[in-house]
Amino acid sequence: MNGFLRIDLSDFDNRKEEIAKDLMKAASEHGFFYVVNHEIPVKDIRAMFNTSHSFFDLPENVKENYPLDYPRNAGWEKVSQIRPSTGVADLKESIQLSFHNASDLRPTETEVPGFNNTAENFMEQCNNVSQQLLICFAIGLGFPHDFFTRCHDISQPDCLNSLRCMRYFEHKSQKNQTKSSKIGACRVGAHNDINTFSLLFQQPGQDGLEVYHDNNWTAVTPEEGELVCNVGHMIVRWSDDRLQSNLHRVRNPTSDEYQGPRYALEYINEANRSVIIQGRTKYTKPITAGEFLMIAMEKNYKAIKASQTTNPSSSTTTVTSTSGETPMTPPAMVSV
Ligand SMILES: O=C(O)CCC(=O)C(=O)O
Ligand SMILES: [Fe+2]
Repeated sequence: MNGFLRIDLSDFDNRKEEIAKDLMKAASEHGFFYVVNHEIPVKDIRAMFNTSHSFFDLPENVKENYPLDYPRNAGWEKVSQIRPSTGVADLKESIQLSFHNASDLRPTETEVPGFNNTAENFMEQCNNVSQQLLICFAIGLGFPHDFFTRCHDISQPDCLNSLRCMRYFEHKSQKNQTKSSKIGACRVGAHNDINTFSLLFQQPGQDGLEVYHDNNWTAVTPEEGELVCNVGHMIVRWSDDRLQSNLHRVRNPTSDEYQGPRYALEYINEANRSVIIQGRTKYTKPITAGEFLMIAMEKNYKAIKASQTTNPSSSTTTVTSTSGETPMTPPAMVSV
């Protein structure tokens, strides 16, 4: 047991104010917390993991038909998400699913039967949980109750919310490691997220997610059916720094741990592109979510350039957003 709080969503309609209080404490002290008694059944979480396994098991030349399309925030990538903290790519492949205009960037019914139905059902359920958290964030921060839910509206064409399914490579296998994924690198290098918040799902026995807290890397290991939520920079700005976005990473397994592939699911809440993200005391300059992401990308670009100067063996030269911004130079991605 670590210090991360458990946010209990049971009896939501009658307990919003109490949940909002707990949420504010969790999000301002740690920026990471567990969510329990949410309404996503374990069987649906397992079904989403299983269908993502089937997608990743497709031959590479099939997955290549769905290349990550940055402006549409959707598609498949492999070893191309670069973290400025390390200057190297995550040791993983991922497929990102968005709500609008990207059905051509998902496997067909023949390739992975049931994939689209399962994913759509799961994304809707993740969105419902997210909306409850957004209502409580609005209550806790003193905004109108529907303020954040209107800013993260999946019915709008400029919605940036998405589901990212990830498969980290088997640890012993070196064959997937390219020049930009140095052996020994973390599965995911230390970073903060730039979005509003994410819901993270892990499979039992596939640990590795760690948060930097009290000068230590602390494991975040939920029980089956629980999920992990982490706060990102967008809501930190809205909160004028009352909330905290914490540094986290996914470490490689140690020699006595399971060495096989690790799967994870991440439902990313990101404000609709045209929404203004503005605090009330400190960050009063109005900027849109689209501009906010562009600024984050530019910072990352500088961080990567700086890391290349000190680490000439790094082959990372390109930066785009994880959130659908037009890439400066495709094809690699960067997250803070
Ligand atoms: O795989 C995980 O558990 C976390 C991944 C993550 O932090 C990210 O993609 O931003
Ligand atoms: Fe992250």
